[in-house]
Amino acid sequence: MRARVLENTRKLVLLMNERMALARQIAAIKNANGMQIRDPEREAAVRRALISENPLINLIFEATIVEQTGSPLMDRPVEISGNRDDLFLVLGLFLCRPGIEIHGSKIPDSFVSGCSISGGHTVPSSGACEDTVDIGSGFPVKMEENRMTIFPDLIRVKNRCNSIRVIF
Ligand SMILES: C=C(O[C@@H]1C=C(C(=O)O)C=C[C@H]1O)C(=O)O
Repeated sequence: MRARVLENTRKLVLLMNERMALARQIAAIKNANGMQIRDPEREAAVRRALISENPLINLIFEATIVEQTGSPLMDRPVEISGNRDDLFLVLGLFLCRPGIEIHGSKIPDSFVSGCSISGGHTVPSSGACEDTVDIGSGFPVKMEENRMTIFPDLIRVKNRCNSIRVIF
């Protein structure tokens, strides 16, 4: 079983490197022709082909696209599909960074995991925070039944604040 999981991991790495190399070649052709690197219609077509219920795959796809423009900043909303636990895991990964404190009550376990993977930590309290993200408000993160949309403003909050209250 371990040999198989290792082999699977090697294939994933090869495929991901191949995908990124292809996308960089396309980006170089676009650059040479004075075209925009990002193409929202094409991205939508790729997302339709992806049809993945695995939010980590969706996240990797979004991350590889952002990587091509050479910008660490998200310039448009990112949509992630998956079940509630997976979405909260990804939200924790996105919203947190080393040293950040997330305050809140009824924090989902999967969010706690995502937050700690990103180097942050959660505080089950209502102490003073620098900003608030209300999950129910629809902005800067919109939670639906099996889908979540993260708007670039969420990343701005994350970069600006060391403590954030999240209303789950
Ligand atoms: C690779 C391309 O460029 C960008 C990257 C994409 C991708 O990684 O799938 C899709 C569309 C573009 O935003 C392309 O236009 O095909």
